[in-house]
Amino acid sequence: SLYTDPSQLNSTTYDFIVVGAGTAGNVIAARLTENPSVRVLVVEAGVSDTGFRSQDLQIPLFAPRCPINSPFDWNYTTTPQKGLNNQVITYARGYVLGGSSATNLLTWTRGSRDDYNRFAEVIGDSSYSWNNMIKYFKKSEQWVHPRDGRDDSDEHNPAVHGTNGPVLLSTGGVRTVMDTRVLATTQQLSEEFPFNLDANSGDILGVGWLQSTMGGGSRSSSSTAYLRPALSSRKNLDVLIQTRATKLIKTGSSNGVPQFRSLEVGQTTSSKRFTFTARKETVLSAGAVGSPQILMLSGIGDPAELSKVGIKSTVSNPDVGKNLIDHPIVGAQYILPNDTATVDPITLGEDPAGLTDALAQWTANKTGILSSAGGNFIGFLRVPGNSTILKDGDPTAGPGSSHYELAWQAGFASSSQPPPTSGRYISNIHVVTTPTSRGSISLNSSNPFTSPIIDPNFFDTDYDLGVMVYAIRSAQRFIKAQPWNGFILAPYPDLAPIFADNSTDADIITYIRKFTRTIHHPVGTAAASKDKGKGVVDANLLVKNTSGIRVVDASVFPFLPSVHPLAGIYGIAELAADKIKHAYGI
Ligand SMILES: Cc1cc2nc3c(=O)[nH]c(=O)nc-3n(C[C@H](O)[C@H](O)[C@H](O)COP(=O)(O)OP(=O)(O)OC[C@H]3O[C@@H](n4cnc5c(N)ncnc54)[C@H](O)[C@@H]3O)c2cc1C
Repeated sequence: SLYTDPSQLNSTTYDFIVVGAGTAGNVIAARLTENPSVRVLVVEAGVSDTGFRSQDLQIPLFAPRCPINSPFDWNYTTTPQKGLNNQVITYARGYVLGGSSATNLLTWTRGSRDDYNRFAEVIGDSSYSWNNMIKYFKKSEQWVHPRDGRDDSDEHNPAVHGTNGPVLLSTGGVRTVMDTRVLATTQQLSEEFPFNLDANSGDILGVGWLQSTMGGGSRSSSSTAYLRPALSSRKNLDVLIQTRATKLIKTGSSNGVPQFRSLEVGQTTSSKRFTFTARKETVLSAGAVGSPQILMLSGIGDPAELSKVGIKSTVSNPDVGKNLIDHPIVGAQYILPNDTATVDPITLGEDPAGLTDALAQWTANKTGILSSAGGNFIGFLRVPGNSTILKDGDPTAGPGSSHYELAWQAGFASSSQPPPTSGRYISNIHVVTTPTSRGSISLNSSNPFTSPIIDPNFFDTDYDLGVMVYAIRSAQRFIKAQPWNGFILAPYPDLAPIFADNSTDADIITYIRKFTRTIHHPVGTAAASKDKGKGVVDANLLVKNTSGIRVVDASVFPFLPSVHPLAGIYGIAELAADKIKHAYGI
């Protein structure tokens, strides 16, 4: 059942406790409760995904509403970012059933073969290799056709996709005015931008149709796909929302290491605390910010840092909260003639009647412009091998991984500029996909209701900045190609200095430092490692030098896959669920 108050639960002991009903947590909860004799409690800090404003979570085009000043988000901010002129930036994380899978921008990219083969190498376990992970990727997903009913056979390769997994997946709900131009550019500039039928085949390089977590015109989240179906049909699953895990409690020792069998939870700073006990183990799936925070609140971390906030160390591990890796993103926008069909009249608020009509259409049959995520193409690309950007070596996992991403939106899109109130636009984004900067999550206070200190440390390295400059120049080559002639009126005013043919690297760097934000892909803060003195979890994702705690979420990734991480997190959660079942013979 679903509970909103810890005092309502009939039981304080479960086989497993899962902390966080997010992307990974819901996979674990749903897979473990397939066995009716296994009792699972899920504790989620955030709110329900039904009721108040739930259309914002469901409607693909409304996705950008979810993370900004939102009841569905933790509304975190970062430390001043020295690489961004000391700006403090927002740092979105889902605070709702489904976690960030319920609030994100729906992009579905697994990563490259090389990305996963490097995981297997660093973690010391071949189950993380591409050849093994492919079965978990397929297990998590179900290809469905785009909502407008068009033939999508030239938009993906069905052979690489799952057909009956929980997460629904499709290409965009409607075609856009950009589509034929993007496709023509991949033909005319095929050397730099080759067409790739399906980047989820393990071969990510090139430009192809964007695949998104939506089916039947609505978002598919880990809640709609995994948690809700389990909750409505199983008696062995309890979900407690609006309740925060405040710390793990040491309950003894096992095989010479501290054992943590109990979890303390609470609803506000001053509210009563409750304790739940896991007969087998607690799985932390609180995400790349939440999981290291809970470990540190429990005394598992760098003893010197913990003592600064008055926490006594129980397990010394200086790597907890370190190795934060995130993707920096910067956008570019172009002005179009006012009669061009883009999503702007609806998203910029210029056409309230059009929005009312679109909502009526979506409510009636889940079709129309709202069933689209706004863009239909994405590309993963590499800088040339002889570029000076790579003078200190190539940090990618291998020649099949990307240095940068370009993607296109049929409308105004920016996470750093105030949106205009009228006009028609297209946008493209640039992302450094294999960044070498490393940041951290650390505690501000021993109070679990105080936000941790989040420092993604963007552009700490010349390489990251160099790749972003290269990505911007590459995107300009794309948009200045012949298929776009006569389509664009002008670059957006902020972009004008770098759109000019004689723009300098300094002009581009000025733009980057002013407008770069996060694309919300933090990983690595409780990284898996085969090395004894390194990382936070082992190959089975068990917290090193402890008993009774596993971490399954974005924190355990030792590197970012050189794409968006969501599909990879689902895949690794499916693998982890199998590992847990195997460990307990369930
Ligand atoms: C705005 C946004 C856009 C994004 N766009 C994309 C995209 O298009 N494609 C893509 O691949 N990736 C995208 N991402 C990233 C992707 O969604 C995340 O990497 C992924 O969902 C993280 O999964 P997770 O299981 O690690 O954490 P989450 O899904 O964030 O789940 C963690 C859960 O734990 C809960 N929690 C945290 N602390 C506690 C606590 N103390 N007690 C109880 N519960 C707690 C949280 O409320 C949350 O529900 C985006 C992320 C955001 C925020």
